[in-house]
Amino acid sequence: MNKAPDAREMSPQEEMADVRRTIDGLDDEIVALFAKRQRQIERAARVKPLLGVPALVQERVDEVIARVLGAARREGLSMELALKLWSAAIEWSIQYEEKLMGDKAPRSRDESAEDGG
Ligand SMILES: C=C(O[C@@H]1C=C(C(=O)O)C=C[C@H]1O)C(=O)O
Repeated sequence: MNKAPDAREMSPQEEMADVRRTIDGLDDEIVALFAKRQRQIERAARVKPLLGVPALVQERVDEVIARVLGAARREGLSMELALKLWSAAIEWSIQYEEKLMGDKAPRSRDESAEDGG
């Protein structure tokens, strides 16, 4: 592809500044998306007590991780990074749900099994 007539190569300094500007813009978008995700965790914390569903639903955690790893592979994102990021986000989200639900939090199936049901 031909470059625009006034286009010129960036100096390494200009290119590094451009890299950092681009990262800052992407980080703002990622923060906005994670904030939207957090709003959905807050919805889950409101509805789960009505359904008797605990904060931790392991089958759903496994499904989310599998979906994200598939998306990471398709998009060229390191699967190692995706696994670290989503494992941390999901672990935090479960603790946050538990905190928001407080006394209304249904106990997980594992905990109920420990005292015989
Ligand atoms: C949002 C939920 O609660 C937890 C948080 C999840 C997440 O952050 O994606 C996934 C599974 C849950 O244990 C859910 O059960 O769907």
